[in-house]
Amino acid sequence: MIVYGASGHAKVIIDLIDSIGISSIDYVVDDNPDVTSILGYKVEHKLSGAMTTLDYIIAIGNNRIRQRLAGELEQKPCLPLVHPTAVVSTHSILDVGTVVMASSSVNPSVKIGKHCILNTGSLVEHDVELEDFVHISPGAVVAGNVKIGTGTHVGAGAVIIPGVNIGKWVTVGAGAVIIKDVPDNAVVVGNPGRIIKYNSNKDD
Ligand SMILES: CC(=O)SCCNC(=O)CCNC(=O)[C@H](O)C(C)(C)COP(=O)(O)OP(=O)(O)OC[C@H]1O[C@@H](n2cnc3c(N)ncnc32)[C@H](O)[C@@H]1OP(=O)(O)O
Repeated sequence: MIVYGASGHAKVIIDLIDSIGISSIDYVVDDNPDVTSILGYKVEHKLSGAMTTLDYIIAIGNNRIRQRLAGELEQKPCLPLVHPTAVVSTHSILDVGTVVMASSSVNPSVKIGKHCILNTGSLVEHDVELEDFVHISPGAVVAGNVKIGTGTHVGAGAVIIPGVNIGKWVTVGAGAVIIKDVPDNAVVVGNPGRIIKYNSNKDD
């Protein structure tokens, strides 16, 4: 497997893969020439022919960059990666390239798209639907029947109450409590959540 990215988020993904114990990291690739190693793995800066047959995980936390890279790569994304301490219902579906970090839970009848991140200690309740490239940050709680659109980032410790629809490319601030629907691109903070601005469609 190729791990794309050698940042802090990549450390957590490499640790997850090592925890599964399948020792399947062949290469770590990052375009920053200053980064030469990560958690004992050498970092490559260019793709070679041998790499093009391997499946990959994108270990980059930024949702837009993850989406762009997934569109560019011709190899196959890996199957979902689930930390051994995470609990994922056998009645839920995770799509390719998605990672479920340590101590997270996914309850039944959940549908999670491609290249999502369910970060450490997050909780995704029954009947939730997450589209592609969503990031649920550490400790966030997504209650039952919530829907979250493509590319949305739910900040650390945020809570989304049951049945709420959250649009695409939304940012939910750390610690926010979301009690009603949120439109596309909104940035919402506080308890109860209020819109403070709208995201542009840049990488950062
Ligand atoms: C493993 C990991 O680390 S995963 C990473 C997890 N990351 C996160 O959880 C980060 C989530 N990000 C945030 O909460 C950010 O503060 C954002 C995205 C909501 C806003 O960031 P910015 O766009 O830089 O906004 P900025 O800092 O200028 O704040 C704008 C206003 O919102 C307020 N605000 C910002 N964040 C929050 C928040 N989480 N809760 C309440 N108010 C907030 C600020 O106090 C400020 O208010 P003011 O205008 O009255 O002074």
